[in-house]
Amino acid sequence: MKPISLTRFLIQEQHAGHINADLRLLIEVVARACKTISNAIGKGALGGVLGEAGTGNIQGEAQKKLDVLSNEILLEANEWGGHLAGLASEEMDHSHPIPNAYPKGNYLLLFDPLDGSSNIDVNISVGTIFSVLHCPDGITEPSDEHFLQPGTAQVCAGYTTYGPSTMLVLTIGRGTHAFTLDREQGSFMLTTRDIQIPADTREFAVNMSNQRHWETPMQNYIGDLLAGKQGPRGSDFNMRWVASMVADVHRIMTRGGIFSYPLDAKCRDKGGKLRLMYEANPMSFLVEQAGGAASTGRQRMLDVMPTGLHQRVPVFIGSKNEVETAVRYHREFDAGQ
Ligand SMILES: O=P(O)(O)OC[C@H]1O[C@](O)(COP(=O)(O)O)[C@@H](O)[C@@H]1O
Ligand SMILES: [Mg+2]
Ligand SMILES: [Mg+2]
Repeated sequence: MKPISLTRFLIQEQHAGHINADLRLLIEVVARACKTISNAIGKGALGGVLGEAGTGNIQGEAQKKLDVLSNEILLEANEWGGHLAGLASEEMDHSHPIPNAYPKGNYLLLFDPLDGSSNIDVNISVGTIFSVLHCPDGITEPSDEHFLQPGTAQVCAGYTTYGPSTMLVLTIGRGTHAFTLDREQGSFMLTTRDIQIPADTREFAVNMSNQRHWETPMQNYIGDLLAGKQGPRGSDFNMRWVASMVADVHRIMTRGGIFSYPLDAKCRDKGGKLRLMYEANPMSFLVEQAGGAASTGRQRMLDVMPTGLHQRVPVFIGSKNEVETAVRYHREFDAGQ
């Protein structure tokens, strides 16, 4: 049977009363912007989009040309969309209220416009991550504080992975669904409804070069995975690390696994490496909706009460039983066992 388009999927969800017209159109605008980003990435060196932008972002990170371009594409598309009260981006110091001259809506959009920037110049998968919240009642000019809602408040989240094919993975809180971009038609087509992440796994993703900086429970957890069949886990584990969270999480969506970016001595002062509002929360919503789990190691990710727009957190995400195992190592260590 021919797969249905994202547009048709969203209209069906609206007719079923699961989303309103505003959210449907907002998702369409984001998907359209992702197609534009996909085209720019696809041109590679021919499009003049590779390399450094020569600027830095609020995180103190050097921006790539594609970081800046993707941010501009998402900003421009959504400013005019008429469904938002404001937006916030990993690449911008502060949130951006929709100007009064433009049509406005009641949603807040947050995004990591280009995730996995270090992979752009080597032609490895990168992505876009986004999250949608309600604008608090009575607020017409939202500022940073209005975005500080826990992950449980998200009404929609998604990512696009720009790989051998471009895919959009989406949740509106009723399962997680994958759409593949039909490049000839220019439409995202539903290719997997209701993704189910296997609860158990024998595959982990972590940047092992940070091992010596990790705290003890993480050392113990990974040590036991590496010990394989002879160790306490009684199984050999495989390792993968793309260094694009989107690509690593997409692999987990497809065949299970655990992804972690734990606290380490280098990022401890910042609270972690990955961003709560642009990376951890939307990915956690998507993974939970696919039957997986997500934690900081000490708390369910979606329950974290944010204190800053660019807040960072430790991340353990993926197959439910494996995330619970990693959390148990932290709990037992904290309890002195
Ligand atoms: O370079 P490291 O330490 O392996 O970190 C890789 C991680 O950093 C990130 O690239 C951060 O994302 P950005 O490219 O949006 O800054 C994640 O996608 C990835 O998992
Ligand atoms: Mg990122
Ligand atoms: Mg980024």
